[in-house]
Amino acid sequence: MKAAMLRSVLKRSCSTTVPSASHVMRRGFSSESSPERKVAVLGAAGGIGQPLALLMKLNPLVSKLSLYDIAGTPGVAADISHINTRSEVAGFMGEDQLGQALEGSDIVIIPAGVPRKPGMTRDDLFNINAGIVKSLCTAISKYCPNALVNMISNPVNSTVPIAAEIFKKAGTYDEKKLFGVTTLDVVRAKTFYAGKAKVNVAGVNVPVVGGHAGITILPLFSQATPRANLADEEIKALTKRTQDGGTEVVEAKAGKGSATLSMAYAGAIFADACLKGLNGVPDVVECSFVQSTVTELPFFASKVRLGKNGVEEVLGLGPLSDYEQQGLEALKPELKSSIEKGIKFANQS
Ligand SMILES: NC(=O)C1=CN([C@@H]2O[C@H](COP(=O)(O)OP(=O)(O)OC[C@H]3O[C@@H](n4cnc5c(N)ncnc54)[C@H](O)[C@@H]3O)[C@@H](O)[C@H]2O)C=CC1
Ligand SMILES: O=C([O-])CC(=O)C(=O)O
Repeated sequence: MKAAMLRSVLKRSCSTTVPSASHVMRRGFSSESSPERKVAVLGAAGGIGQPLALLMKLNPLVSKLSLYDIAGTPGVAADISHINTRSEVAGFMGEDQLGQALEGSDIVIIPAGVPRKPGMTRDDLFNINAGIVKSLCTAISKYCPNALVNMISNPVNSTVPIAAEIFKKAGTYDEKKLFGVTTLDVVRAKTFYAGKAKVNVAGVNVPVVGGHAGITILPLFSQATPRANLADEEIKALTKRTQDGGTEVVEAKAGKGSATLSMAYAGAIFADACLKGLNGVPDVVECSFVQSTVTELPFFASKVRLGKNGVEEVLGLGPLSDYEQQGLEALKPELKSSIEKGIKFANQS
């Protein structure tokens, strides 16, 4: 799988600028035209980590791929390192190798932590994952304080505020460089909308705003393109399915974890957008859960323009339908309390 195939994979879902195949080949495989970029994946031996590491190995914008986990990384790294693409792969295992894994990273992607089982909410993961995220972010502030951080570990509505507080305490916080990865919500909204509207999914765009849990996930189908005349009941059903997408997978996996493959795809799309932004590609826009003034809440997911320093601009919500406006008001109390829970944890422990 070389650049042309990767490009077609990325083009299917990405709302970002997608260069031509020859451009990707030039930018991706020539170290003269494409800058050196180190990407670290923390939790790289896990259900998301492994396919995500594979997809990052296929990304020609990556020159070094650093795979870290508390167990299992030597095997994953050896396996992936045989793939004949640009990046050099190194595996790191255990806390004493975390510094080496992180040093020099441009982007750190974090899918470390426990996943849900049926009957659990994402918030039920807080007790274990908050501590994991805290220790990983403490190391990031020490070893690669300028890296863009792509937070996948749940509950994202709390883990992103935890990361922000840890970075603040270390004096390294830059709000432009911290992202909660909500791309899977966008991927799902696009897929479900295309199915209902009977349009080609490759051309669909749907912004998803708010947060990443239940009703805090707010897809804006009134802004979906191409436009389709869906009935109110159909929009409600699409909204509910997008909000419950994670639970749909958790139940189907029946105790064997949550979304891993679609999440790896979404994580790779988002990291690719960050890399393009760092490399100066113009008009790279993705939805992400970031520090925000779009609402009164300190963190909020909306469209974000990515640039050489991370967030270049947090874009507004645009016109909302009455239904979306109600959804926005309804999500605020839950999102606020999840954000506050994260901030409190980081400052207590
Ligand atoms: N943001 C999103 O849209 C999504 C987030 N998730 C979340 O991603 C997380 C990971 O999910 P899976 O990969 O399915 O779980 P998994 O259990 O398959 O893998 C997690 C990996 O993290 C590793 N790990 C645990 N503690 C660590 C530490 N201190 N440092 C480094 N690695 C550590 C484990 O060894 C394991 O390999 C979960 O919290 C899940 O809820 C899952 C799907 C979508
Ligand atoms: O539902 C979960 O626990 C995992 C997740 O965040 C998702 O699939 O959106």
